[in-house]
Amino acid sequence: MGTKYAIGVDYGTQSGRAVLVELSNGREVADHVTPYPHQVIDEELPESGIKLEPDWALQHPGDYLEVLRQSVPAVIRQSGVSPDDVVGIGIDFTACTMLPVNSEGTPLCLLPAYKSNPHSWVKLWKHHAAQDEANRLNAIAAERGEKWLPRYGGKISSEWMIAKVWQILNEAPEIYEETDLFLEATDWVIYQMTGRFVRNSCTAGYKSIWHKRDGYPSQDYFRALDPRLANVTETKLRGSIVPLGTMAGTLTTEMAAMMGLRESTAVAVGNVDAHAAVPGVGVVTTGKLVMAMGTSICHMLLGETERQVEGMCGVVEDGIIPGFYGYEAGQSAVGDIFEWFVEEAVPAYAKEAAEQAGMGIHEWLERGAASYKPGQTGLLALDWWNGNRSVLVDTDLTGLIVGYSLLTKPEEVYRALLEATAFGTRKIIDAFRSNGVQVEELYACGGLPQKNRLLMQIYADVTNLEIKVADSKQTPALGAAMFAAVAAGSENGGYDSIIDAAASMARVREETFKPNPENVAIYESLYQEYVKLHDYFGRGGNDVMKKLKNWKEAAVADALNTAAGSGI
Ligand SMILES: Nc1ncnc2c1ncn2[C@@H]1O[C@H](COP(=O)(O)OP(=O)(O)O)[C@@H](O)[C@H]1O
Ligand SMILES: O=C(CO)[C@H](O)[C@H](O)COP(=O)(O)O
Repeated sequence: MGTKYAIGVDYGTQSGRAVLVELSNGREVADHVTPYPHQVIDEELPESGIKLEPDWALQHPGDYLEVLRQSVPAVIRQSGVSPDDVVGIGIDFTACTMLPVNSEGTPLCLLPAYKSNPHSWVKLWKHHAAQDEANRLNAIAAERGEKWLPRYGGKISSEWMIAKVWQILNEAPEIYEETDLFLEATDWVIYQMTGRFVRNSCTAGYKSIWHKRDGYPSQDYFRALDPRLANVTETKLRGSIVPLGTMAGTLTTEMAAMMGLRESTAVAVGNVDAHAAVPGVGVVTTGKLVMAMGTSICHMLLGETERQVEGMCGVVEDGIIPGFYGYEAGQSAVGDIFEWFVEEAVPAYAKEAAEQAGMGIHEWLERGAASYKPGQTGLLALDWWNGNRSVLVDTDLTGLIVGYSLLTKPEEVYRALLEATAFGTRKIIDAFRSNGVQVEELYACGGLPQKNRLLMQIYADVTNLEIKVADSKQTPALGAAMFAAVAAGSENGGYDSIIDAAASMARVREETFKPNPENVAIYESLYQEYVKLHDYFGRGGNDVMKKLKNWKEAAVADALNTAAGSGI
């Protein structure tokens, strides 16, 4: 049959990347990154300049097609592989990244009538402005004793689909009315590629409260939220929901021409970035926690039984690998916290010193931070710069650092921030274990393990677990290519199951990060203090973070109204 290939496209928060992979061994032959031209839209809308309120995060759907237009032909060119030998293409995406479309599948934000309305745009996973809706839908679900609620750790996040849909209905009923379908961006891109609309069971299960046997929550539940939502699952969330690895279709004539591929190329149904990463690192059995570490962290784990674990994003049967219960937990900001620090809080002298040393600012701070022992900075931080996804599921929580003095140095704060994110991960591991879900090994993938060795060592020390690191720069894209190989099938040079594909295509590096017993002991004490702060500020001991946020929101809304009134 000759050598066959598949392409995986990973849609991250800031860019999309395509990887062309050899199917027999998982060799990554070529890769290419396309930064999103409109980036994350969190201050004002393109063209109209309409200002956005705090906690908004939008994207431009055209940017996703730009990734296909640029990165797919680029990997074909670089590799010299014939498109005849590319048997499949798959994608993975951030989630829940959702958008409203009309009956032709056109995003409402691309229509002149709606483009000045922020609610017509793609709401990115980290759009956190639907927290009020999330609070109400959780309270009503708890009151009614909805049996699906424990599967989501007792709380649905404002990042997920139903809270975002309800926010649109509340704040822009005209957009809700005009919407034919609310789609995950991953399903929309597949729809554009194939001309066929299908939903994937992964995003439906984790982000839209859908269950393989029970379907969506009942009409009565949605009616209890808001009578206008009673039929939402049969109308705007309708569509067939198919398992991961299913072939959604083949490429349309236009898409094949745009990407330089054959129309016959099999297209796998959409997937989620973190979920695709699990087979991407070769994990197809229980007890191995996969950390997809980048802007945020997603923690993915397979189990043989369905357990209720506090603050999980969800446990979904077959949600990651068929035959297992897939657990997902996460931290809404990790790399994003470090980025905030280097962009907003590092003094000029540190940036100059980094430049003089010929180093990036992250690398300079990492070198400085590595010269401290655990506990030596005198600082302890809570990692809630973008809220808390697990285990508290509360996007209204904010960041905190304790222990500043007049002598505190930027590299000490950097270290405290790295440590805070590791403590957040430890809290999640503890939640799994205390509910009977085993965590025996850690696997890391994503951008951070390649960028920051100190961070990885701190994670090993704080968790007291050895960490294996993916031997791929683009693990989710590799995983997406594996699902593409499954969609193509073994008769075309692909695979019959994702387990077979992972066995041949996934790799981890030989070098691992091993816990240092001396550091483990000190971090154990620091972690106990982290837990006290976590519970005090996160479980109602002191609501100061929420009060501050409310005052801020009121002041911003006031300023926006004043500006609108004066025509500024
Ligand atoms: N040397 C570094 N140490 C720690 N974080 C870094 C470093 N360089 C970049 N970052 C952070 O990595 C994040 C991007 O991660 P990456 O995995 O590449 O992207 P994505 O999350 O979009 O998939 C950014 O938030 C950035 O601040
Ligand atoms: O919640 C998710 C997956 O379920 C998001 O996709 C994720 O948190 C964003 O990923 P990244 O930090 O890699 O951009």
